[in-house]
Amino acid sequence: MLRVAVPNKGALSEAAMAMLSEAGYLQRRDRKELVLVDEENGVEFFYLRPKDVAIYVGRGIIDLGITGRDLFLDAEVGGGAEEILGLGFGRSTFRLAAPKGQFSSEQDLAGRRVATSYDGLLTQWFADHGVADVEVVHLDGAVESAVRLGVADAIADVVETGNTLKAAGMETFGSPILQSEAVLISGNGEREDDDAHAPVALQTQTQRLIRRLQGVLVARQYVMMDYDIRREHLEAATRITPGLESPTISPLADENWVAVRSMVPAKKTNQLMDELYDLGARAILVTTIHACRV
Ligand SMILES: Nc1ncnc2c1ncn2[C@@H]1O[C@H](COP(=O)(O)OP(=O)(O)OP(=O)(O)O)[C@@H](O)[C@H]1O
Ligand SMILES: O=P(O)(O)OC[C@H]1O[C@H](OP(=O)(O)OP(=O)(O)O)[C@H](O)[C@@H]1O
Ligand SMILES: [Mg+2]
Repeated sequence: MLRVAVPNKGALSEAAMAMLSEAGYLQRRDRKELVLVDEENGVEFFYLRPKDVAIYVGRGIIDLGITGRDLFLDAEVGGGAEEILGLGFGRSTFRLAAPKGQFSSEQDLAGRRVATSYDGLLTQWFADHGVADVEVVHLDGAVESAVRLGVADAIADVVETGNTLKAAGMETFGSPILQSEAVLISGNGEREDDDAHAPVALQTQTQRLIRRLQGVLVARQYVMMDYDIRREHLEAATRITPGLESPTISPLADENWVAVRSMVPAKKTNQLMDELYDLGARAILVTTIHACRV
């Protein structure tokens, strides 16, 4: 069976389970469950600490995992583990911050102490950016208190709304370190246990899971747009709504008109409807996509 690691708590857990459910997989009902076997789909889900997901996948014990890009890079697992799909939730930026007015560039941190929960990621970033002699102080959480309490001169942490930093009287500075989101990661495809007797079956299950998650992403990001347009404006209209591959064009009883059906980015719905209307399109209808396979 394909083994998949899912965050058991924290910022990514609920959304990861919701996405897998939407993709047709069984998910645990009880927060205490550690493993859930989805017999029908041939997948075994393991609920693990978000930080540990990359370790299991990197060591070839679990085939696929959902974690944060920042957590994955921080774990520095190697072993051929890689990010294979961005999942569009759990977005955040990893940034340097300090009390207002203290620093303006990462170069100001040479010889200073910087507290973070992501020491692997940060140490590598300072090395890549040529900032020398930084002492990276590891803390498990509540990193925003580190400067006030005197254990560090600056911090590097996850910023989403920025409210936590603001409440601590701090501001971000320097270059953003990383744009993060939840990602699907995979190992090198060679699981190291007796159960991995059918690599072909595992590959098929892996491809199926990826396609299903891609389907959820598309269903969330796109809507279906239908409209009627006079033939002479069809070319201009399909430039506005080119669709994923190509729009569907159907004849209407009035042969001067055609019906067009096309997927469009959900965020652009109203802007596109305005443009189509101005071009002469009528009966413009928008429907959500429940599920899809692209
Ligand atoms: N507002 C947020 N706070 C924390 N993490 C977030 C936020 N938004 C997105 N994330 C992402 O969630 C992941 C961190 O998850 P999680 O909350 O489980 O870690 P943690 O804060 O170290 O755990 P915990 O607080 O339970 O000890 C990272 O990938 C991070 O980028
Ligand atoms: O920009 P914001 O929207 O304020 O979110 C970012 C904050 O949320 C997370 O903390 P969390 O609540 O997980 O506590 P922790 O620091 O103890 O992990 C993160 O570590 C930041 O502190
Ligand atoms: Mg946290």
